[in-house]
Amino acid sequence: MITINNLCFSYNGAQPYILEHLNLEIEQGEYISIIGENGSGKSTLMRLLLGFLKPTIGSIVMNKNRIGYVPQKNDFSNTNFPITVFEAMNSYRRLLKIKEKDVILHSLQQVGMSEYGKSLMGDLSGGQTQKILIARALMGEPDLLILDEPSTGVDIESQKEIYQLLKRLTTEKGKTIIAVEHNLEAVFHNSTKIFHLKHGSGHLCDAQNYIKEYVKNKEGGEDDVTI
Ligand SMILES: Nc1ncnc2c1ncn2[C@@H]1O[C@H](COP(=O)(O)OP(=O)(O)OP(=O)(O)O)[C@@H](O)[C@H]1O
Repeated sequence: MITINNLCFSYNGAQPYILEHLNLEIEQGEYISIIGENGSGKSTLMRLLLGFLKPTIGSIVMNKNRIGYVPQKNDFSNTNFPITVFEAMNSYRRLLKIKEKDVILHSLQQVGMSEYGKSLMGDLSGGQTQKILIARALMGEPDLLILDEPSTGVDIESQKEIYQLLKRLTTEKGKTIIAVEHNLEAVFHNSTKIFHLKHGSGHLCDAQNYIKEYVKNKEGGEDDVTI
């Protein structure tokens, strides 16, 4: 579904590159977590996948191009600018040029938030806001969902619900998920594959193998896979 070939990137053409000679193949229906230390280039890779940035060298080829983006919670819920869930969803529907208003209810149902259309965004909890952001991204029926740290500012119970929802979207709807993550537990429990960025480089690992390596290194006192 996505092929990254020899991708190198720096913001102003300066050397060394932030991302160096990355190669990866992502199949439809996979759940990929991108992990790495602060400043390792996770957000940069995400911006490249979203098409906001262009590779300095190499290419990113997608054979399906409907992408839903779930940003970190932002001033979307700013209480100084009161807006209901329905209004927020409706303005995004217009942006996506979707004619049918039914898509709003359908997307809210998918995230279990159909009762909240009239609620003010500013009154929602962190977890509820995150679900609305996911519902908003689902309106365009994306093949690929890209999420930026979906558990940030979300309580533990809602985190569980959100990750269950994301997993269901891959197993039941065949969507591909790529999430930039700091939440190691979520990474281990939900991903099919893990991409660990380190010194501008990395490769896609099967999640189970990665966990075994992680435990082995921890037991050996190595700090090699901390994120
Ligand atoms: N717009 C920009 N212009 C120039 N350099 C940038 C820009 N954005 C990020 N960088 C630099 O690129 C490098 C990678 O940053 P990036 O934000 O992609 O890392 P990250 O892994 O997402 O970090 P974090 O976990 O802290 O969010 C850092 O050295 C950062 O300072």
